[in-house]
Amino acid sequence: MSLSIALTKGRLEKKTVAMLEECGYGIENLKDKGRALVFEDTKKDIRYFLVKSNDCLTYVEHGVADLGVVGKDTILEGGKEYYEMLDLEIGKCKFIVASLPDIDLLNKVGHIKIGTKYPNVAKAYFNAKGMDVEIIKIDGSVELSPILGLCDGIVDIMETGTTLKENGLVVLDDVCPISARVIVNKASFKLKRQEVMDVLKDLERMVKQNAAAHQ
Ligand SMILES: Nc1ncnc2c1ncn2[C@@H]1O[C@H](COP(=O)(O)OP(=O)(O)OP(=O)(O)O)[C@@H](O)[C@H]1O
Ligand SMILES: O=P(O)(O)OC[C@H]1O[C@H](OP(=O)(O)OP(=O)(O)O)[C@H](O)[C@@H]1O
Repeated sequence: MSLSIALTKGRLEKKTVAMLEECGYGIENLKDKGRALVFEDTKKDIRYFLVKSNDCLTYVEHGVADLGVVGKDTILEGGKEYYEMLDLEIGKCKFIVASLPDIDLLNKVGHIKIGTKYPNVAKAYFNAKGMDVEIIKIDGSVELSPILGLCDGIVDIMETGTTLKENGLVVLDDVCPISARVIVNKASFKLKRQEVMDVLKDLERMVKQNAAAHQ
């Protein structure tokens, strides 16, 4: 296979596969996949594999995948040994700071505790504010952590805002927007430049087409 592409499974999967289909790629097997994790394109010389978001960075960094599709949240939290080439403008959400309504978290003097799945992002945010922060790593259902008294607030992803609302938390600040990005292995960008550029151009065309359709 000339190119390998690591796709983040889960929330980004369906939209990414739809974009590849719009590009005219042969991804029928990815649409009807069962429990399989590796797929060959039926039209192009491309192999796809489905991985967890953090592993997408790892496979691309190690050159096992030439390209990867992964959320900006994972990029901001994880390693940097790849090129970030294209915003696919899917999987849109944002990083927010939230807490219970009665806590004036961002004006609190002294030590605060923050629960999050994204310790590096959270630390950078509060350090930039010069606040004395302790980060507590949580693996899921982050909204529970201030309710149960584990921490004073959270840094997490918000999409519709439903999870925060239904758990009585309020947004105190937006940290930054998030969307899915295409990342490229550094060596692949040199050694397989033409093939990599062809995929990037196809996807970029779809991004523009989708943006025009939504205007
Ligand atoms: N509401 C949302 N919550 C979380 N991620 C979202 C949301 N909307 C879009 N995303 C994007 O989808 C990516 C994959 O999220 P997903 O929840 O499928 O996997 P995960 O973060 O590895 O969690 P899990 O352990 O539940 O599988 C995220 O990294 C983010 O870029
Ligand atoms: O604003 P909303 O549309 O409600 O979406 C945001 C929620 O989705 C994510 O959690 P996820 O569903 O991935 O589960 P998790 O708690 O296991 O990470 C995120 O961590 C929020 O909890």
